[in-house]
Amino acid sequence: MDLAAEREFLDRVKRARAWMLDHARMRVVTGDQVAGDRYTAETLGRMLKSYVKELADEPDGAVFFGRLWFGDTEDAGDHRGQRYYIGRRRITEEQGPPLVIDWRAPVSALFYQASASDRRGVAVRRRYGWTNRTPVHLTGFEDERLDRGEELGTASRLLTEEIERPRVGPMRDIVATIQPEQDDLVRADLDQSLCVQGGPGTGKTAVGLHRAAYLLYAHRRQLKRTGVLVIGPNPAFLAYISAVLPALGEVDVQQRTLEGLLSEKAPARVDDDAAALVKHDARMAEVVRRALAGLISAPTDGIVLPDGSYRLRVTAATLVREITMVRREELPYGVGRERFRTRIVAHLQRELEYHGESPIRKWLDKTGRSRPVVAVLDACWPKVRPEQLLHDLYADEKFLARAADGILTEKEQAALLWTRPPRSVKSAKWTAADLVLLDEIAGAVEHPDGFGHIVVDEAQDLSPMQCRALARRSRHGALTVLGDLAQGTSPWAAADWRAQLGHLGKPDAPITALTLGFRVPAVVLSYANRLLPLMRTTVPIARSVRGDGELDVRRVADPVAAAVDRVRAALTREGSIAVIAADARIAELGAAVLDERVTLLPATMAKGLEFDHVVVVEPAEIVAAEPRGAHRLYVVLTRAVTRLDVLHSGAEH
Ligand SMILES: Nc1ncnc2c1ncn2[C@@H]1O[C@H](COP(=O)(O)OP(=O)(O)OP(=O)(O)O)[C@@H](O)[C@H]1O
Repeated sequence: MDLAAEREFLDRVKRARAWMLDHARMRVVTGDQVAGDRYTAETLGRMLKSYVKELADEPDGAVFFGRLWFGDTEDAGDHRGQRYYIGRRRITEEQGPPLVIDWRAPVSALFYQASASDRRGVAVRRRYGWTNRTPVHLTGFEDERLDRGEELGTASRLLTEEIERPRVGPMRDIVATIQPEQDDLVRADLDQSLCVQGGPGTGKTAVGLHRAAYLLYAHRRQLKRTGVLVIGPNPAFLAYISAVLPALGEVDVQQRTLEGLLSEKAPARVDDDAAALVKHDARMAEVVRRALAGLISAPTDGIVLPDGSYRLRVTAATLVREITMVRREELPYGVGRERFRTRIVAHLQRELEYHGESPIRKWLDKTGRSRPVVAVLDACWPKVRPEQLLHDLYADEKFLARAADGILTEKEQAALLWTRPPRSVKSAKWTAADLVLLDEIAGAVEHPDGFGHIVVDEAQDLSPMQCRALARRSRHGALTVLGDLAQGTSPWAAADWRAQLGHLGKPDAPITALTLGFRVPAVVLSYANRLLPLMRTTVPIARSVRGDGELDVRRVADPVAAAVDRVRAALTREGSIAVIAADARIAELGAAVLDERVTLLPATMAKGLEFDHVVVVEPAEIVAAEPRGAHRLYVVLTRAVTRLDVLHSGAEH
């Protein structure tokens, strides 16, 4: 089939797509009138409207990117002799089989997975090339005759063009060129937690996002109910990746930073290093547990409840026995309190029955809320407000010691204590670590709502306590954990994945390494990889599929003037540009790089981002700025898609 015939088919697909859009729009109009009650009509209307919006928003053109020919052979199974087009979305005409199949459909897996040595019935795989700018045009195709042993792998011209394309605007999807080892991860089962250790630019983020889209396709009903969450390291990163899932037709995924997930409020204060280290330590979970357990106490008196002409009683000894039994169940604190209440009421009920009465439901509710019962509950198993408890731990040395002795050293406890306690709980200023601890307390009181699936990016940087916040939310769902130990920059960065997975509540999740780099050109990656021996972590070393790219390392007298110069040169070429320097140097560079195509980026904000041309100013300052400075520099150097300039005034580089 030649290009002219392909273009003819393309016109037919476009017509079908236009029909689908018209049809969906019509259903929006009639749906409002047809549906039974108002609620159904509104829900249906909303669903249809968002479907129409998705369809209408899609780039008008690249409606398919691949094609499969199945041979007339047995291993083709049900697909024997069939041909399929594969695209971002299924496209159908009014009748008949679909013209284009969704990339997530089972048969589409073969587009990514079939190889000359393991054809699985596929005779020919075709990839299509499209122009970059909208409206897009079909420019050509590339065939692999797997049945004749032809296989391009990463040598594919279209794959190369795709990964070498300048980065303008937000991150794009990679559906057309997902690699087999990436596809294995994308299509893993819903209940399968995964951990992906991948060097810079190996596609971890891309894999995580495509996995979310795949799971929503394969388990839509279940995940619509339970929800899918993507956690990223900072708002700039989230903004960069935010368009990928909508482009794949998935608009219902929450994409958040962990901080944003845990609290609507931003931290109001910054911890000193010593306090932050203790607060993020896994032992704090035990301190919280002990603090809560310490609130539970034995009653001194029993209960006497006047009820009509009776006085119903529960003795103090019975209450003590009940508390002991409930504690043994190890329920969340708040659930335990309710269980204790139910048990007290059950005793009172028995008392009443002893008098020949049979209480009704309303009596049980009323008794549970009666003053004598609530008084015992409040005294022996008091309600907890996380802010109050944390306030008390930081403000009251003795209370903290009761919870933390034997767990935290005296010095560590001292680091937690407030030097100037706030006047009230309300006026307390919480730090980022406090927000995590408040969540730990809230989670120990009552389990939070979870998600059906959580994708966690840059997971190497999470503290044990942050991990626990995600573990709590994935008790009934799986996790996709993505990261690179070499890019760990937080003071509590993980040194090994198995321990990190333990904190995340998925200790047995398999760990897979991705080592093929798609972002950073080989010259740049091997330059950055020279930092690896300076790090305490060992990771599989990534190599780049990209033979292009430029690296320019220069000693200069005035790095700021040199940066201006390099930016001016960069502006003559296509693509995004970033100037990255130690945070303290950013202000000085501010005036130097005023152009909308240029992003001036503090080193601490670079994680997860990518730019065609990166100018790094004074790398030694980036290393010196923080304890894990070498890791930070590794992140910074590996943001470059095509060109990297390194400007330094020091001696050796
Ligand atoms: N199979 C692929 N085909 C085309 N492009 C790809 C492929 N895999 C990854 N890429 C591209 O490579 C770049 C790096 O991918 P991504 O950001 O997902 O990597 P990462 O492993 O998360 O990197 P880092 O750890 O450095 O942040 C992105 O631009 C992505 O679109």
